[in-house]
Amino acid sequence: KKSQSTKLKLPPGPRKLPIIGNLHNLQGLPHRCLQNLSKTHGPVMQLQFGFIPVVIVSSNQAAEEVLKTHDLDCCSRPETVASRTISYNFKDIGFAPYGEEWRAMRKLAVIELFSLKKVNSFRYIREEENDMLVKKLSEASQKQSPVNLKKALFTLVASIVCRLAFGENLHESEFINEDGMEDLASRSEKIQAKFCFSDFFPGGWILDRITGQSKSLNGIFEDLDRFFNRVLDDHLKPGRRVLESPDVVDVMIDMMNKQSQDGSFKLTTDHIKGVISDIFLAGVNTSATTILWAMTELMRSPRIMKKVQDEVRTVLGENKERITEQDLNQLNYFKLVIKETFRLHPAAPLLLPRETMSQIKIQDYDIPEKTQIMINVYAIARDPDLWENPDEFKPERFDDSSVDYRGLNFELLPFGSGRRICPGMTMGINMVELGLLNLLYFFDWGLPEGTTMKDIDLEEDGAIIIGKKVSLELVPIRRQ
Ligand code: HEM
Repeated sequence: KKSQSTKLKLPPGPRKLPIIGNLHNLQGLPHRCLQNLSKTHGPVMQLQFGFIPVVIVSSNQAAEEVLKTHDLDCCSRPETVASRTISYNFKDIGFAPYGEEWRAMRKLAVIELFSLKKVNSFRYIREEENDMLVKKLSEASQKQSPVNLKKALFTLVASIVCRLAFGENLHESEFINEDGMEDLASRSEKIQAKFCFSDFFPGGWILDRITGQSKSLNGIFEDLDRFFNRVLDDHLKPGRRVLESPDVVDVMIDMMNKQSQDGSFKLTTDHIKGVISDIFLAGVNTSATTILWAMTELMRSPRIMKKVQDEVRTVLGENKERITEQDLNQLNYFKLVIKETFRLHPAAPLLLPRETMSQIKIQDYDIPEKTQIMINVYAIARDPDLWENPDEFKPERFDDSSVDYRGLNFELLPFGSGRRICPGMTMGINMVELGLLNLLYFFDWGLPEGTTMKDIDLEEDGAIIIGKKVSLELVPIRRQ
């Protein structure tokens, strides 16, 4: 291997240790630690995690080369024990390697499951769930009691996603409630974060057995699988009444029943569970976390909070009883606040890892086949060469700027770009916009007694999806 790689011009990187490679360099949250390393080794840097070569990209130009010029060569996903488990052996969209099955599933998602038409047809669910949150916050306002905003926003998004994807109303469901949902989401997160020796070292499965890693991974997965089975059984019950707008599981079951026998791709119940699992992992925490970060930054900056609330209340008028998604069309500064939140706090700061399917060149370096590529969109969005005072929350930086976050501008990529771009982007943006608008229109926000603005920190936590470590406790004050 070594003699082959000496002929190639490989990217620079920190010194590797025998066997573990650069695993010892990963201390703290990976996106931050890789951002620091790239300051020394450059925007295209190679590390070795155990025996696995990984290239980290931290500039917009290099990201464009990966995600645009070489999109097809780089759009597979590396296989890990955890991703194989949680995706039902890669029967999903997010972790499946590139191939016919992934293409069929992705097409299904984009055209049927998360299409604009589908997202629009479920507008009433988003509006109803937001109304419910406003009601709860109004009650807290009357009592002047603080609210755990992390929990409240998680419940909001989880309720929307559950109704839309599984037809399950969290407030009335017989088999899952809000706490159960939170528990399941944290379990899925835990599976993703599982370190398995076999991902990095040949024969590592022996260590996984000895250390109990395999057992604990399977234990968490069994709980998730039990829930997914209940969702499926519920949908397969004879005589089930499908509502006017069938949910994601209804659509997939219908397709499974109608598919012809001769096609090469067969939709199975494992595919349905794989997609449910994706929705769990990718759909809930991402949107809830983004709204929480927006509120955190606004609380830390009273000038911006006032400016955005003035806009929202002037444009929408004083006496609205209910916010609808049409109200979003008229707001300008509000949208800049969201854009700035996506810049400073991308929910998946390293996107999902990709894997090269052939040898390519990035910034004149040779990247061999089967190399993992991680795009550090967090580092790019804070690159001082691209952004003035990059760590400052300043929505005005986007005044008169055409830079957007939908995958065409490589300096701002919270949803990724190219063939693997987030297929739930429209749904995610809608949930974030409507959620934040309700919080800003109906309420002023105060701090609990004994705390000051300085107590609001920006500490992060998580595995692939990075959120705010400590919740935000605020007192809602309902506007009369
Ligand atoms: C604010 C909300 C959201 C953010 C910031 C977000 C972000 C992302 C990112 C960064 C990726 C990886 C893209 C890449 O590898 O290049 C991704 C993939 C994905 N997201 Fe989202 N997402 C959000 C909401 C959603 C929602 C609501 C759903 C579905 C209900 C969803 C479903 C998916 C799926 C299935 C993938 C895998 C795509 C593939 O590998 O082909 N996401 N998302």
